[in-house]
This record gives sequence, structure tokens and C-alpha cells, in this order.
Amino acid sequence: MSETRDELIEIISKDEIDNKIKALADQINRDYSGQELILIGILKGAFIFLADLARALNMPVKIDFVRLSSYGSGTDSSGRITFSKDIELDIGGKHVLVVEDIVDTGYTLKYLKDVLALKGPLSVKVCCLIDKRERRKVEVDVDYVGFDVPRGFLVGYGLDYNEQYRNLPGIFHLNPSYEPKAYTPSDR
Ligand SMILES: O=P(O)(O)OC[C@H]1O[C@H](OP(=O)(O)OP(=O)(O)O)[C@H](O)[C@@H]1O
Ligand SMILES: Nc1nc2[nH]cnc2c(=O)[nH]1
Repeated sequence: MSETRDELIEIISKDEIDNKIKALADQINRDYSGQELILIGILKGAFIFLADLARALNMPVKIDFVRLSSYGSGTDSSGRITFSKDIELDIGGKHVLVVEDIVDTGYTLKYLKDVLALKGPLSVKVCCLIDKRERRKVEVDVDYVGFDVPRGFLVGYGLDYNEQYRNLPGIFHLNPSYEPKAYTPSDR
């Protein structure tokens, strides 16, 4: 059922996400059967998706994170990636699966794939929950895709607007006419 907040329109429910994660995990379990896998989540947005996906996988898995950001406090990519945390595991000679909440322009993912390639992994594939393929600015392969969403700025299930809404269980369009209220002392 859609949440009724003026600024939010639910487009994908938690149930739909759960079912999609089962389907993605089935595919990944088949593809990596009998092999070890290192999952690399891109913070912050991917923290919830990675937690749910990891628990649906049945091969031996190790988990690490990078922290990349480019959206700051708005709804458009700055195009400048801030890389503030690298992985800590050695991925040399290992199969790696990058876990990303959303691929939009592709700048973030392309940047990470270039960084990881220098570390000598056996393979690098990508699983994203949401693909905004129509908005791509750079070519980048995504191997496992949950949902294709053509447009709109999305929040919930890890995705934020100005650090808000990451904890919503489903995925929502942020109403483009929504203007966040400026803080004034009388709001207290
Ligand atoms: O394909 P792109 O246009 O590069 O956009 C995708 C990235 O944007 C968001 O991260 P953001 O920079 O907002 O940081 P966050 O994960 O901390 O929210 C999202 O989590 C992806 O990592
Ligand atoms: N929260 C959020 N971050 C993004 N990064 C790239 N696209 C999006 C989006 O639609 N929502």
C-alpha cells in the first residue's frame, strides 16, 4: 500500500523488493555455485540492499565496502566523485560482485570498476537493485538488475535525499514539486 506523504509516491513496495532479491539471489547462487565471492557494497546507499542480498546467498561470502559519493545535497550528480573509503580485503585472484543500490549516470560505478581493476581480481560483476539506464552518461556493464526505472529521483531502502529517507522500507519517487522547508528557529 502506498505511503501517503505529500512529497513521496511509492513505486516499489518492500514485498516487491523482497521477491526481486530472491530472484536475483537465485541467479547469483547458480552462477557462482561452488565458488567463493567477495561482495563490495558502495556506501552509503547500498547498505540495506547488501544486507538483504547477502543473506539470500548460499556460497561462502566475504563482505567489504567503499564509500563513494557525488550527489551532495541535491538530486543531480556533481560529476565529481568523492572517494573517502577504500576496501580492506585483498581481492587479488578473487571473484568480486559489486552491490549497488542505483546506477544512474554510471559515473560512480565506472569509477569503482576502474579502481577495482587495478587490484587484480579474477572477475568483477555488478548487481544493482535499480537501473536508470536511460540517464546513462558513461557506458558501464551491469550484470544483475533488479528494477528498471526510467526517471525521477528515488528515495527509500537506502536511497536518500539530503541524508533523509534512507530508512523507508520501500522505494519512492520524491515529488519534484516538493521543496524541503528551510529551517527556522520557530520550527522547534
Ligand atoms: O550512477 P550515478 O549517477 O553515479 O549515481 C549512483 C550513485 O548515487 C548514489 O550515491 P550518492 O553519491 O548519492 O551517495 P550515497 O550512496 O552516500 O547516498 C547512489 O547510492 C549511487 O552510488
Ligand atoms: N537517492 C538517490 N540517489 C541517486 N543517485 C543517482 N540517482 C539517484 C536517485 O534517483 N536517488
